Amino acid sequence: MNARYVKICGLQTAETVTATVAAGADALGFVFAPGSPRTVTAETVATLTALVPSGIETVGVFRNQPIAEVMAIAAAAKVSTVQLHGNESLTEMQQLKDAGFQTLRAFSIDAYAALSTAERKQWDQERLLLDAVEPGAGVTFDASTLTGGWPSGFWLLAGGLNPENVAELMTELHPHGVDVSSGVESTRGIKDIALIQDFIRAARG
Ligand SMILES: O=C(O)c1ccccc1NCC(=O)[C@H](O)[C@H](O)COP(=O)(O)O
Repeated sequence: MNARYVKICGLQTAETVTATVAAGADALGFVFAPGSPRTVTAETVATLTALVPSGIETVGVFRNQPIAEVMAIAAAAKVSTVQLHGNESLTEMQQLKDAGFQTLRAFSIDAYAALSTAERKQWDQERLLLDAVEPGAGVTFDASTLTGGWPSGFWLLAGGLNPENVAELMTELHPHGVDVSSGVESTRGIKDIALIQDFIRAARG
């Protein structure tokens, strides 16, 4: 199975941004959530998003930050898309869309599994990302914990992916696309261009 959408997350430098675009990614992620080894400032990201051709999504990644702060950072960084990783509501997703951003909503597999049928129906209207419990930790999740099935709309698989396991997991789980951070790093927080290229090749089949 070929990924229709590949996002490389946690980029921090012009060199890795340029190489990721050249390798054929659909989306590039920049972490604004505090406390990550990948956290970057809006000023830095504004210089990086300027290197990305239109048509490729630039994604600001946030977790439980006030929505006004999210919007201010995303606007200053000039990202096209906001990805939310915390307890943010559907109302906040709509506020972001009204402000002109595309959106991605990340759920840990446990949090998604705990949604009621009615909640799932609502969230499945959004573009979703299903992840391990701790984002950006390079840990795969146990797919068998998801009773009730996979999202019915667009969703990305994340959590512990790497060039070796991405093709097999896509064939098993049938996401629309994939997202990776740790699996394309030489050491925690430091991206490796050869691994990014290998990952995109493997995900595209
Ligand atoms: O990457 C981080 O450090 C991070 C911190 C806080 C919230 C989200 C974060 N990353 C979000 C991503 O989209 C990651 O790519 C995703 O969790 C997969 O990470 P990994 O398992 O390392 O491939």
